[in-house]
Amino acid sequence: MTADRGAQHPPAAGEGRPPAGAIAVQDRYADDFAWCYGCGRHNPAGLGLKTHWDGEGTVTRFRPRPEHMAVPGYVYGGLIASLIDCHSMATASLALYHRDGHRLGDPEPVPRCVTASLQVDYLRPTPLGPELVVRGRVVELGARKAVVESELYANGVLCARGRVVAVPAPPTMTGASPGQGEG
Ligand SMILES: CCCCCCCCCCCCCC(=O)SCCNC(=O)CCNC(=O)[C@H](O)C(C)(C)COP(=O)(O)OP(=O)(O)OC[C@H]1O[C@@H](n2cnc3c(N)ncnc32)[C@H](O)[C@@H]1OP(=O)(O)O
Repeated sequence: MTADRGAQHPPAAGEGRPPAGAIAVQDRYADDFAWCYGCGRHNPAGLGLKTHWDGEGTVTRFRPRPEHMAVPGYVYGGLIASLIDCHSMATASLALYHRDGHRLGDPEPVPRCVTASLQVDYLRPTPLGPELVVRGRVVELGARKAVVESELYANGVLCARGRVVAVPAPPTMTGASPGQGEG
């Protein structure tokens, strides 16, 4: 990991924010699959993560709040894992959607993936304060899984990297309402 020390995110087209009203992957998940704590649009207590396609790849932006602290000044690693997880699931879902010939904005819902494996390398402490930017790419897209590598930046500095295995959510996982499964 020595080669990563001080790594800066390369300037790239699409570095700017999505235009107002741009559709996020999470806006197009089916209702039954839109409750995730990290990125479910129906979960008012969640993080509300939104992942966009910027022409080159996927990007998710999130500014941690003070309660997301590990120690004063730095972000809690579990939050970083959540950002990488939901961003990577959205990246895998969008890759499947694109493979099926769709583009965001089409009426068909974006397929949902479930996390089979989440591996995170914390390369350096992540400062609490700046907006975090996660970028991802699909490195393997098979019949039964997608493997996504995501990188998390603060102030343009690479702080964490994830490798995530995403599996299309089996149909049997649909239909649970909030509260079901408790107790
Ligand atoms: C709580 C869960 C609710 C989910 C609700 C759904 C909505 C989504 C919400 C999302 C919210 C956001 C996200 C969350 O928070 S999701 C919450 C956290 N995730 C879970 O709870 C998932 C629990 N696990 C499972 O249900 C099953 O194990 C799954 C469905 C993941 C796979 O089942 P199964 O094993 O029967 O599938 P398969 O045999 O057809 O394998 C398919 C391919 O995957 C490969 N593979 C499998 N496992 C691993 C692994 N550990 N490492 C590496 N690779 C693995 C496997 O080799 C094969 O590849 P290939 O050999 O073809 O190349």
